[in-house]
Amino acid sequence: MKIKYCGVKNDREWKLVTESMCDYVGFIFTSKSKRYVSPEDVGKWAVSSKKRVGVFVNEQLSIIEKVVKRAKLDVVQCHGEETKEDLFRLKEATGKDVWKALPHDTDTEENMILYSEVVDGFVIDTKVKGSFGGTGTTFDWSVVPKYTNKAEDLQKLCFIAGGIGPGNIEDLLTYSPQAVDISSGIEENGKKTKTLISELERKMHNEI
Ligand SMILES: O=C(O)c1ccccc1N[C@@H]1O[C@H](COP(=O)(O)O)[C@@H](O)[C@H]1O
Repeated sequence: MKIKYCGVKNDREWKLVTESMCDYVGFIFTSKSKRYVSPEDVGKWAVSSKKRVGVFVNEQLSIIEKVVKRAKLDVVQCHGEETKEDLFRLKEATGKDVWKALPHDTDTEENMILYSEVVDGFVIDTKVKGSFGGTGTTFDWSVVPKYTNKAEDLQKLCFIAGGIGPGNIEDLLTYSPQAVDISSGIEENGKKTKTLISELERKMHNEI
């Protein structure tokens, strides 16, 4: 199972995740988020075995292109209302893997098929009115196998996101997700903590 820790904002958190079991580290590049980090700061952190994912919400292509270079990103995650055409242009321009975040809803599977022509992966997140992500809210995980199977049919990665943490990871693992994306669940008072990361990884390790 692949693990992504998202919303890393400073040197301390970067060090914590580089020492963790995660495969991907995510950075939030929308200034509206409390987890915003500058591309210049991310660019200062040495490239490692962890793939670097930039999270954007309805951002202009020219800006994403600059951030990809400055922050040395491997993957662009679009977490807004970007169209299939936007993502096609983005992939052409950056040459990077592109993931589309989709809210869990009645049309999610339909959207997976639609976007599958242009993206490399999906992040299925909880739908919360007035917010694009990082809400710490879960959805009904009984649908996880349906999303995972669909992504496998389409030969794409499929992350499950939204409110995952040490307190509920064992429950989620019973639905065999292919990959998990975690932000608030490893934070205490808005800061990533070693205690929560270790507890989460211990529980994941017992189950994998
Ligand atoms: O974290 C944010 O502030 C954020 C802002 C805008 C779009 C996405 C954001 N975070 C992503 O949301 C999911 C779930 O996060 P959580 O575990 O529920 O806190 C994850 O992909 C975050 O990267």
